[in-house]
Amino acid sequence: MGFEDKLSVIREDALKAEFPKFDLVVANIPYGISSPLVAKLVYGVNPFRSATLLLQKEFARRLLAKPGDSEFNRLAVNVKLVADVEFVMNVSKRDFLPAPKVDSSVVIIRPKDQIPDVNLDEWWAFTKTCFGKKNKTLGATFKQKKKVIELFRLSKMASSNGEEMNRNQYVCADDDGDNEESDGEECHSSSCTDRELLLFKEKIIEVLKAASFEDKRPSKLCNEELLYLLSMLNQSGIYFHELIKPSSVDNVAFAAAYS
Ligand SMILES: C[S@@+](CC[C@H](N)C(=O)[O-])C[C@H]1O[C@@H](n2cnc3c(N)ncnc32)[C@H](O)[C@@H]1O
Repeated sequence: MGFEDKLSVIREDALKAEFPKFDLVVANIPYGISSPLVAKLVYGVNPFRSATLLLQKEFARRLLAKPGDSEFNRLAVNVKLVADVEFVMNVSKRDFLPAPKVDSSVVIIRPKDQIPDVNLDEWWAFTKTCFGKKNKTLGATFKQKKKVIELFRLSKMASSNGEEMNRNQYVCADDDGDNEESDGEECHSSSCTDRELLLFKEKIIEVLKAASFEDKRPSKLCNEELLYLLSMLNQSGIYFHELIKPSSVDNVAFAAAYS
């Protein structure tokens, strides 16, 4: 009694609701929205202190995973960029009545005081490329014909400050070999030649080699190494996102990508 003015209940979808200012989160969340909800919290506008969450055990292990662990993935990398995650305890399914099918863990997520000075759109697009096949070497990932063409287009757009270009200008040739040059690439566009693509691919490989990343696998790299590689690529004019805007933590694109 007497606490009515101190409590307001918001009955909305947690992924869609605009959160009011908050300091602490303590929640037994629906496990099905763990990824987008964690992303919404850590990349949201609220500078909160901590979030104590009950999560499905496997999801908690992925959040807590370190480079080299089999569970290490893009989610862990992106969350670690902006927050620290601490394991608190496991909770057995037998501790619930009725017992659910899965075990759980409690973790505490604390936003970092300082986050690296990196463009977040660029970072998310970069980690998406690297962790698309997290156990492939970076050399193999970045030499893929479609990836080279995609990065060539994005880099051109980024360096011309987001100047609109027709996405269909760069078309990857069929793999029938008939129309391919020695590099196996063809670009059906008046503004993109095979030679340009070849030079661009060589530039990517040069950066990977110079920084000794060609034979490395993303699943074994820490955030500092990934940030270093991204800055080296960017310095060479290789970009992963078409519009290079100033960094901003007020960004729901990441949450959307995980929903
Ligand atoms: C794991 S239960 C926890 C219930 C209660 N907080 C507890 O600890 O016993 C998760 C609750 O979140 C609700 N829920 C599911 N999806 C949601 C969403 N998108 N936004 C907000 N709540 C949601 C479910 O209806 C369910 O009541």
